Amino acid sequence: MTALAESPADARAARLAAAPPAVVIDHASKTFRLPHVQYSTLKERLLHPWRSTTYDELRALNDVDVTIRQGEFFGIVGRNGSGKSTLLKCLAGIYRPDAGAITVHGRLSPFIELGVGFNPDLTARDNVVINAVMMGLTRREAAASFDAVIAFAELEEFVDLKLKNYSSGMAVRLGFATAIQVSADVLLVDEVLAVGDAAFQQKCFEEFNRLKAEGRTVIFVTHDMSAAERYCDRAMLIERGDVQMIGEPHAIARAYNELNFGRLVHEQDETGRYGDQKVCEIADAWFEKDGVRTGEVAQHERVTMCARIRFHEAVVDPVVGFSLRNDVGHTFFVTTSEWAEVATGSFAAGEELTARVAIEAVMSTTKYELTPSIARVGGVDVLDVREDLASLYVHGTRVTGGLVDLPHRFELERG
Ligand SMILES: Nc1ncnc2c1ncn2[C@@H]1O[C@H](COP(=O)(O)OP(=O)(O)OP(=O)(O)O)[C@@H](O)[C@H]1O
Repeated sequence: MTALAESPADARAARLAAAPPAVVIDHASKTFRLPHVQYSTLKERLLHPWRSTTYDELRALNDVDVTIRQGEFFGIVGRNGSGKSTLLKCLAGIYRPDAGAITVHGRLSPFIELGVGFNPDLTARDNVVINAVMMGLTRREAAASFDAVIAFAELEEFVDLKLKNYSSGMAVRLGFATAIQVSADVLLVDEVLAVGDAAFQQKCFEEFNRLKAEGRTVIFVTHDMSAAERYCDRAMLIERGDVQMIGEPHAIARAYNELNFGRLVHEQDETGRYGDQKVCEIADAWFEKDGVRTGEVAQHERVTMCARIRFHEAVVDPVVGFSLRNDVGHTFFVTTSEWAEVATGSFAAGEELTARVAIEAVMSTTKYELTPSIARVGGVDVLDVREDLASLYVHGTRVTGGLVDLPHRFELERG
């Protein structure tokens, strides 16, 4: 009997499942109290000592319960205000949960938000050294790692500039570079990809690969679903402080996109269907990535539009078409087998045909709908059209405001 070979991903999953816990979040909740009356000065408070302050309670985290294993790359995703940063701050010990408990095993290095741990009135040099010492490095170790931090952040020219004069992108680079140089067991990373240019993002990706290879535990907050899918072993989706789902990153990315954009691959919607489907019908349409059905793709990845057609009568060389439209209803790409000069062939009743068109996802980051169609040669006798039968969410880290992100080259010539 031959043993079934285990894939590297399965082997990693099995290793992680057996690893000891790195972080245990045990039914943690956090509520903020928001006062109705705000005293802006002490005088005001003294003048109105009898005025009682009432509070609204905001449940930022509600009974979060998860164990993250040593060596796990764990993603936290959720919409704005869902509680991600509050959870990271609880993990870092900046906030104390008001119910439940959080246990972190080993040394923790937080890269949480601009300014945490940094003093704006000190130079980058002083901030990096002080931060490293606070993280447990000796002064000598801190000084020794300083050059590496500055080189990673590419801020060699700005080491003696006070932090308050840094741009937000520069400060993020410095913060991230400082956080990763401490050989921490658990690294907390909040939205490093949202700020910073493409070159810095690439560097972060390389760093994530290194951290993964070294078996570090990383807890990673992001809005970038392609990064979550690429790096995370598991992810958690939170919405208004509640954990909606913990699981495999593709499923989490899909659930996140559904939260943002509504159902991605929706139920068959009979409105927007044309043709009488007597000769043939479009049975299904979907998107594929690497031969697997998908509802999302990263910008510039290859994705394939697919449709399956079922024939009820004989027909010769029917024309298959696909059109893609964006979230505001602009059709921006249409193709047919006729334009592509592809003869589809002869079909008898009972046969099926699957048509595929591969494209590069150069579109801007939003949701797209696919309308497949089938017609007789010449395209006038429409046999079946099903509008918006499949959906695709294109995600990326760059929002340009353009409809497409065409590959291009910048050239400058002075004078
Ligand atoms: N210090 C605070 N005092 C009062 N309310 C707060 C405080 N910090 C966060 N909140 C509230 O708690 C909720 C969760 O905020 P949090 O910053 O954790 O969300 P987030 O998921 O990180 O959002 P984003 O994606 O916008 O960064 C929000 O409604 C926010 O207004």
